[in-house]
Amino acid sequence: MSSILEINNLSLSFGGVKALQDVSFRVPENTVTTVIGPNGAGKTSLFNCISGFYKPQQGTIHYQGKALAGTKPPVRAAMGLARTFQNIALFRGMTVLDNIKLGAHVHMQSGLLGALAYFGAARREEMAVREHVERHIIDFLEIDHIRRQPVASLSYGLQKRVELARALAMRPKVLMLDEPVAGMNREEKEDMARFILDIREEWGVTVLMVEHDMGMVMDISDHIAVLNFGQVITEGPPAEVQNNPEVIEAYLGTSDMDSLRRKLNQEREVA
Ligand SMILES: Nc1ncnc2c1ncn2[C@@H]1O[C@H](COP(=O)(O)OP(=O)(O)OP(=O)(O)O)[C@@H](O)[C@H]1O
Repeated sequence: MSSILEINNLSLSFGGVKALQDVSFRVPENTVTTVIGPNGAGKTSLFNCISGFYKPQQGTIHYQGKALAGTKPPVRAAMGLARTFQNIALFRGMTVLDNIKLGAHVHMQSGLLGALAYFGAARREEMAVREHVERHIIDFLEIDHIRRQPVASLSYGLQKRVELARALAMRPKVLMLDEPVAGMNREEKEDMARFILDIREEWGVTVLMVEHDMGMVMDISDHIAVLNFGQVITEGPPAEVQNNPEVIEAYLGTSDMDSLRRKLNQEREVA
């Protein structure tokens, strides 16, 4: 299977803190790939390097075979790398629809030259595509009934769904989700898991996710990379990762398989 993202030997430090050390892993195309690891392992730092907010001191990131070094975050977004954030980053006073429209904005040209080249037929075509995409996303995520409501008035689970809608409006090839089910109740988690699987299957989008909910991670991931203290300790399919003693030790502080199973079951029950 070909890789849509390739991370090679990435290192990032903040003063004396080594957030990422020689991190290498692949994101196979059209998979749900998940990065797991204990708090502080470097997962968000890795996301920030991929989306261009942090500049690693060493290493390379290739997206569709192209090196991303020096490419600014908005350009990466326009190239098809969209993301959501650990803490919801929406415009709370604006309506759901306006927030989604902002996502589509990454495809609009900016600057005088861009604007000059961008009116007439091309602009009309872009607007038609945007409207079509927005309609499709609203139907797909079942948020038609709230499209005129301000985001601040919505439940947490719905706000997370609107954030997902905005990221989809960027027409991504890789959708990066930072803790998509954190803080959700069981029903909201199940909805989100179903949407993520459909985004991969029906939309052909590769999903790269950071998530702590192990039940969900094991259920919907095709491929998992495990970070610990800024290093990848293993990567592979869920069944393999789940049985790796080093992972169990790092992630749960025990290499006892029975307690891992108990913990996974408990999480499923609580969820
Ligand atoms: N902007 C920053 N300035 C200084 N240190 C940082 C910064 N961002 C991250 N770090 C440090 O880098 C290390 C990795 O943090 P990171 O947030 O990437 O971990 P994480 O795996 O996402 O954790 P969590 O699961 O708690 O979100 C931590 O020691 C953290 O304190």
